[in-house]
Amino acid sequence: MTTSSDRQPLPKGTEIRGKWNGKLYRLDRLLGRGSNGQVYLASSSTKAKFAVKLGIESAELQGEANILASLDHTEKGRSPFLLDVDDTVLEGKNVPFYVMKYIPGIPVKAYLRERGSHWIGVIGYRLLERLSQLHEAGWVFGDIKSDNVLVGEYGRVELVDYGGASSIGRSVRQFTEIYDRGYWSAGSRIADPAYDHFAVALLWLHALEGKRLIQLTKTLIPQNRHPRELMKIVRSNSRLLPLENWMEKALTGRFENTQDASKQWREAIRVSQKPKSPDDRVPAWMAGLLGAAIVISLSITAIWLLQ
Ligand SMILES: Nc1ncnc2c1ncn2[C@@H]1O[C@H](COP(=O)(O)OP(=O)(O)OP(=O)(O)O)[C@@H](O)[C@H]1O
Repeated sequence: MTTSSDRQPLPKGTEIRGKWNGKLYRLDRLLGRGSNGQVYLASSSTKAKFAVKLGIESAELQGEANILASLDHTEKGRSPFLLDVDDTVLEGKNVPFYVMKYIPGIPVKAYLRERGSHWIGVIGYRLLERLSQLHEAGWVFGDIKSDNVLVGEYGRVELVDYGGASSIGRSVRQFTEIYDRGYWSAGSRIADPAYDHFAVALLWLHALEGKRLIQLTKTLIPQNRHPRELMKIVRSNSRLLPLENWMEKALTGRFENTQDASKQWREAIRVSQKPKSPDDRVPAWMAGLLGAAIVISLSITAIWLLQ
């Protein structure tokens, strides 16, 4: 059997033309590969950028495209994600593909490593706000993991791989074992917003304590996989400790809804950033100096501009 990972990436500049819609796309580079296809950055004659997923199994790919179409339909307020669905012929073979909005950005784990873990506050809030829209439209994302949460400039967050989304109340279609609440004996695999809250908590554990998390999965026997084991890691990490309450609620499914999870996240971040002891506070004389420096620099800029 051929899987997408067996396939060599197509060379830069490969052109694919849709058999039915006739649109032409020029492949630029491989963005990533999944179990049932490869995703390329591509451009059209207008130079606009797209993400094109070329599949192996047309039924699988069609299923993903149907979900994307249905999401675009239920979430009318945002720009469409699915842009084209077609077949092409490559090396004499029929290859199904679909075209999506291109999401620039890097996986959240890499972003926090490069820019610093203090970005967790903003990124977490934006992720929960995006999930809240999705949940209100009746969908659960399901496969939340670092590769599917892309972060762009200034901590802008977008989800990719909506092909794994499930309607609320159905079985979760696609998940990654270590992010799955069923794996951690913390609930079922029936899609509800709490399923995504749990995976968001695992996202932070994976991003900030990846090694210990993986080690835990290797050493715990299945009967002992439990949120309390995850909470031990949370309590021993200085960035996660102030979010202890939030993490516990996410791991045990105790938020009323995603708006509640988002509100409580914001509050936990706000409290964690408050100076705790008098020693942490900026002394009045230093604040005064800083204020004076800002006034002076603003005045200098104003004078310079008016010259
Ligand atoms: N619209 C997009 N814009 C930018 N990058 C994308 C886009 N869609 C997918 N990618 C990149 O391609 C990778 C592969 O995407 P794909 O949808 O095949 O899913 P996957 O989650 O990696 O695999 P699987 O669905 O088999 O678990 C993603 O992890 C992401 O890095």
